[in-house]
Amino acid sequence: MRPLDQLEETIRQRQLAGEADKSYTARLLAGGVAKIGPKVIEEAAEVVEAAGEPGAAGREHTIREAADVIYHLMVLLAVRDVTLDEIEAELGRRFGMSGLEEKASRGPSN
Ligand SMILES: N=c1c2ncn([C@@H]3O[C@H](COP(=O)(O)OP(=O)(O)OP(=O)(O)O)[C@@H](O)[C@H]3O)c2ncn1[C@@H]1O[C@H](COP(=O)(O)O)[C@@H](O)[C@H]1O
Repeated sequence: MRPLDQLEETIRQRQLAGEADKSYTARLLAGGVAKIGPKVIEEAAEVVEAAGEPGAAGREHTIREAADVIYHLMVLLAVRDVTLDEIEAELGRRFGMSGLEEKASRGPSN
């Protein structure tokens, strides 16, 4: 199983088991979008900062911060019952369409 799939499965288990006293994931889940949303924003800012750091140390820091972003984003997605398969399907749908075409095809509010 890919680590991303394994992580999705772990998050799903935490959703079922609760146990916010023992699990950071369960604690986040219990707080819903209001709790996880700011963490995603915080971690996103940290990966951008890390990506600006020079050299191999900055690169390694970027990897760690990116993992934090992905973990917190996956917890956020779990709250809305959105799966990795659905994200992959959405990304797959975009193949063959340039980013600029996609932008032009959007409505005014997206
Ligand atoms: N991948 C992760 C993961 N990445 C980051 N984190 C946690 O995310 C937190 C982010 O760091 P911060 O310094 O911003 O957090 P903090 O200040 O402690 O947290 P806040 O009080 O600000 O919310 C840290 O506590 C990290 O341990 C993670 N916690 C869990 N996982 C995965 O989820 C699994 C289940 O974890 P539990 O649910 O805790 O058992 C783990 O085995 C991992 O595979």
